Amino acid sequence: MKLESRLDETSNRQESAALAALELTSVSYSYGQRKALDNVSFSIEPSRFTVLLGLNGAGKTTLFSLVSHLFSPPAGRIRVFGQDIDRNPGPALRHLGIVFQARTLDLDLSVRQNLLYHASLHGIGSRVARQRIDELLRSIDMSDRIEEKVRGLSGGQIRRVEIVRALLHRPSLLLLDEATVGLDIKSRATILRDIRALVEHAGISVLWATHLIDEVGQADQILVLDQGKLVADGPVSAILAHTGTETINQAFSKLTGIADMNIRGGKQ
Ligand SMILES: Nc1ncnc2c1ncn2[C@@H]1O[C@H](COP(=O)(O)OP(=O)(O)OP(=O)(O)O)[C@@H](O)[C@H]1O
Repeated sequence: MKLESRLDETSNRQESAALAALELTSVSYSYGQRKALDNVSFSIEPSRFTVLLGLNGAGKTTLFSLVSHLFSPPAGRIRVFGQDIDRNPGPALRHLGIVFQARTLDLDLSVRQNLLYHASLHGIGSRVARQRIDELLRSIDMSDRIEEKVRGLSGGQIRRVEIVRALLHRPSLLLLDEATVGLDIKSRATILRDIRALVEHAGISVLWATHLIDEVGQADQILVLDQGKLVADGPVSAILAHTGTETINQAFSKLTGIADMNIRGGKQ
């Protein structure tokens, strides 16, 4: 797939190169009495693949909901390429592409209808939208499925259409929440490879939330979230050195105080 080759004209990314892609400062969030995020601060450099690693319930989806302005944090500040998500939601959200954990395509509409609808929500004119949809689908070898109802696609194909949808407005920062959940090993590898290529070749910044340790690459930046608290932030090599461990699996166990997990995150 050559998604990256379709995306390198974006003006968003050029103007944003010098700013942090995402910056959280002292962000907390509670559901009633339950604290889901506790004083979380970090900054993501542009054009990096950053893994947000945490077990189920660690707070990853809550963090994505705050960054995408679905909720407002009662405490703290969130900036996307320098734009405060609360004060300037429009400019901040224009930088963002999001693939949520839950499937959100309309199963009874075709691939093209779903994508055109999303493009119109972003104010992309029909001619440009059709052109981008054609190019992006071609790049993932799905041109022949464009008129098909989403209901007829496999889980992996639906995920890839959702990624195309998130890229239509040419965001600078792509958030993916457990994007490979429920997919077979081949689909997982393809999606991960394609997203990494977007970072490498098109300069997109990616925040990849997962509980699967084997999705972390040796050159990645990682943020480890444990019960709402950020317990590690940095390149894999620095986290291994800091924890005195040899593998990210061991480091994760040490940081979160859980017994050793199997490499596919068997304990959740
Ligand atoms: N709508 C809600 N109402 C009450 N508590 C919630 C709600 N959503 C999440 N929580 C709680 O907040 C905490 C963080 O949940 P969150 O969904 O953000 O974690 P997560 O890391 O995304 O986990 P998962 O991968 O299972 O979705 C958990 O304790 C969860 O039970």
